[in-house]
Amino acid sequence: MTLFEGANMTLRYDAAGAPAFSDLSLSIRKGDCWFLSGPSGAGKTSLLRVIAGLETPDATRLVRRFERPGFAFAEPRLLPDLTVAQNLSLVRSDGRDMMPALSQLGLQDMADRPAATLSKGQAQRVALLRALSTEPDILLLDEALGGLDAGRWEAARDMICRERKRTGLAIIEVTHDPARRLFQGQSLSLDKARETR
Ligand SMILES: Nc1ncnc2c1ncn2[C@@H]1O[C@H](COP(=O)(O)OP(=O)(O)OP(=O)(O)O)[C@@H](O)[C@H]1O
Repeated sequence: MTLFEGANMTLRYDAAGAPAFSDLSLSIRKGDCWFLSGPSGAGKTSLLRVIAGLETPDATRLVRRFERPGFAFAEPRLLPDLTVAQNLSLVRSDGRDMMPALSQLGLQDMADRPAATLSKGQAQRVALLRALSTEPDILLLDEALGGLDAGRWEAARDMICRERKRTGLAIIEVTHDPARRLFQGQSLSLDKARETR
């Protein structure tokens, strides 16, 4: 099942300026794992924003067939005055106990802490839980796990793997460290806009 299809996409933030990216084509199916690479400024974040529906490019074809994108960024963007539990409650609609998931990511003692008091790596783990809490069809990770040490990164990867097996969500990942790719899936290089498997 195709979740997203964009053909010959070109995105301009400013009609007179250079495009953020041009003539890109990408098709994302349920369960896919895509790795987006390219130098700084090549348009990786912009492409994630297009996939999520936050930007609209010029394109010969543009189809989105999903309901819930989950987005996590390098900058966790939690609500600083709310506790970890409150940040998660804002997006969780199922009422499930959040402690098992917090424990899996080593956050069992953080539930009542204001988000402003967390380290970057702790906040990134909470932001990942928040993104997964919406039961997304597509998970968009923009340098989202860069602050984690090896053990925490593996725990985060295991959780994402389990969710993918459970729900079939597609994962689109941007990271500057190819050694920390979550999955060996498809890749799209934005400097040459070359698709490889
Ligand atoms: N909101 C915006 N308004 C105008 N130009 C923008 C905006 N966001 C990004 N750009 C421009 O679009 C181009 C692509 O930016 P983008 O952030 O998508 O690149 P990136 O590959 O994710 O970079 P990095 O690896 O440094 O995060 C850049 O030239 C950037 O300056």
